[in-house]
Amino acid sequence: MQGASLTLRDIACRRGDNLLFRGLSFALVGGQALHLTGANGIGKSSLIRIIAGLLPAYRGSVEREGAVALLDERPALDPHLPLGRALAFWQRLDGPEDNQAARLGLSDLMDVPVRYLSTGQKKRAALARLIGQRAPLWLLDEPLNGLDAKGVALVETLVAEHCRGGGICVIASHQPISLADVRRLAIADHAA
Ligand SMILES: Nc1ncnc2c1ncn2[C@@H]1O[C@H](COP(=O)(O)OP(=O)(O)OP(=O)(O)O)[C@@H](O)[C@H]1O
Repeated sequence: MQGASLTLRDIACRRGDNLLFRGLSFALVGGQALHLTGANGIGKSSLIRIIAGLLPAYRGSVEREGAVALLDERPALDPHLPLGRALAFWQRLDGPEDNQAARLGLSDLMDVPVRYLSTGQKKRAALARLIGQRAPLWLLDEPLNGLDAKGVALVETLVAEHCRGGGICVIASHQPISLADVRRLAIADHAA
């Protein structure tokens, strides 16, 4: 994960007719995590999508070094396949990296169709895919939604481990997340 970096300069975001925020800049290098905070509708998901390259910024630039893995509310897992086969599809593309399914509490769910998984189980499955990608830059949009207390603690541990390994993590969440040395950015401070 050497050389991972993420730099945003003077980003403005417009959705429809509304300018949501402007003048937003930050720089992260390997080992750092940033928590994007703010109320519903402030623009956290929009910023994550701008960083991922899925939404053009209205103004400003995003520079990324290193591959990106995005976790949001849409797990990219075929709802009709049993979980094991849905994850195997990605392992064929991402490589046979250990996706830590057992640690994520997924071992007994491998024969269950993805569409039957509970909200928290789907989130855990999406985390397995994220880990399997081995991308240095993690973009996590509301990663704690639907998780129980153990699941929340596990995400905190996974993020800490990812950063210790030289990765970068940007977390959009209106929930508190307990991480040592996490930087915080309140999008409201940049509201247009
Ligand atoms: N395609 C779109 N066209 C117009 N407006 C949009 C579009 N997508 C999102 N918005 C608006 O942009 C604003 C920011 O949405 P966004 O999802 O980024 O907020 P958020 O901070 O992630 O909210 P939440 O905490 O509820 O997930 C909202 O007012 C939303 O209605």
